[in-house]
Amino acid sequence: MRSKLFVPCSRPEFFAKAIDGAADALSFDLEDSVPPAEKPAARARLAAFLCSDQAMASAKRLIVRVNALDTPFFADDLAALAGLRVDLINLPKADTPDIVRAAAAQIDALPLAAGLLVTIETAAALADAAAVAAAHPRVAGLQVGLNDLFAPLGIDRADPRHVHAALWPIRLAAGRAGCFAYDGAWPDLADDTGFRIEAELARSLGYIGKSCIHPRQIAIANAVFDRGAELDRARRLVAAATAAEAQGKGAFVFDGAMVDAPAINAARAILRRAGDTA
Ligand SMILES: CC(C)(COP(=O)(O)OP(=O)(O)OC[C@H]1O[C@@H](n2cnc3c(N)ncnc32)[C@H](O)[C@@H]1OP(=O)(O)O)[C@@H](O)C(=O)NCCC(=O)NCCSC(=O)C[C@H](O)C(=O)O
Ligand SMILES: [Mg+2]
Repeated sequence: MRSKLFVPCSRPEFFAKAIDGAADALSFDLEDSVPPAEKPAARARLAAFLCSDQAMASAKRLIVRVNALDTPFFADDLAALAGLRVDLINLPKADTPDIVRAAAAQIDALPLAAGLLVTIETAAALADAAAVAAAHPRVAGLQVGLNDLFAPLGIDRADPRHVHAALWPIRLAAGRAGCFAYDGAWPDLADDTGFRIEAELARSLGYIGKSCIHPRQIAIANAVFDRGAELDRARRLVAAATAAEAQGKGAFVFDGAMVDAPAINAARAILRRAGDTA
């Protein structure tokens, strides 16, 4: 899931283009990009699209961002998804573990196999990110939401130190809970360089992909989060570790650097995540 394109459900003309495009995942949005009066029609359009042959046959991960639990829209959003193919439900404004558990309980009551992608986008959620990540087995990932997080606090997103300060605890919280961390959206459509800088920072922290709000951002995310070289290195390292072990060595030199158990375990974890048993 190197890239994930947000698709407002009030813009049905985007749907076909999005499903035919290059994003690894689509995040159909019922939240902030859909005005309140449009929500019922947006839900109905989304439900119809998710039943279509195009959506059912798609190899993309299909995600739906619902409205927050404390809004009058949440229950209707979930009800519209019952029985449909949804891989992840993106839960915004999930400030506490109790909110995650309450949302998960409502999903449990429906025929809906989706996991939860929880957006950390308030000071409260950031402060409690580890507990939020561990709140329920449905939580598959944490996503950062820097627009909502920074705006009310007057934090300048142009300063990468501030972005790093937010991404770091979310990555640790996700890692501790055994789920993935996912980067948020970059709003300046004309600034590909800004998008890339944030994506590279997230990648270097172990995030698995970045949210896109426009098709032009997808190729950058796919390139930054491409795992080809990392997988290749992990395969070579595990093979070298097996050979070293046969010689009774736990530490050895690989590509000019000493490696031992932590690096070998990390390489094995990369292969496991990729479904690679080599
Ligand atoms: C940002 C947009 C409103 C721009 O829309 P528009 O001006 O209509 O785009 P273009 O004319 O440049 O479109 C060019 C072609 O690309 C297609 N297109 C554009 N956007 C999308 C899309 N999102 N999905 C699929 N296809 C798209 C157009 O149809 C054109 O195609 P063609 O005619 O064939 O050339 C718009 O891009 C948009 O609405 N983006 C998503 C907005 C959104 O979902 N926002 C919510 C997520 S942001 C977030 O989550 C922040 C977070 O919560 C936080 O707190 O940080
Ligand atoms: Mg937000």
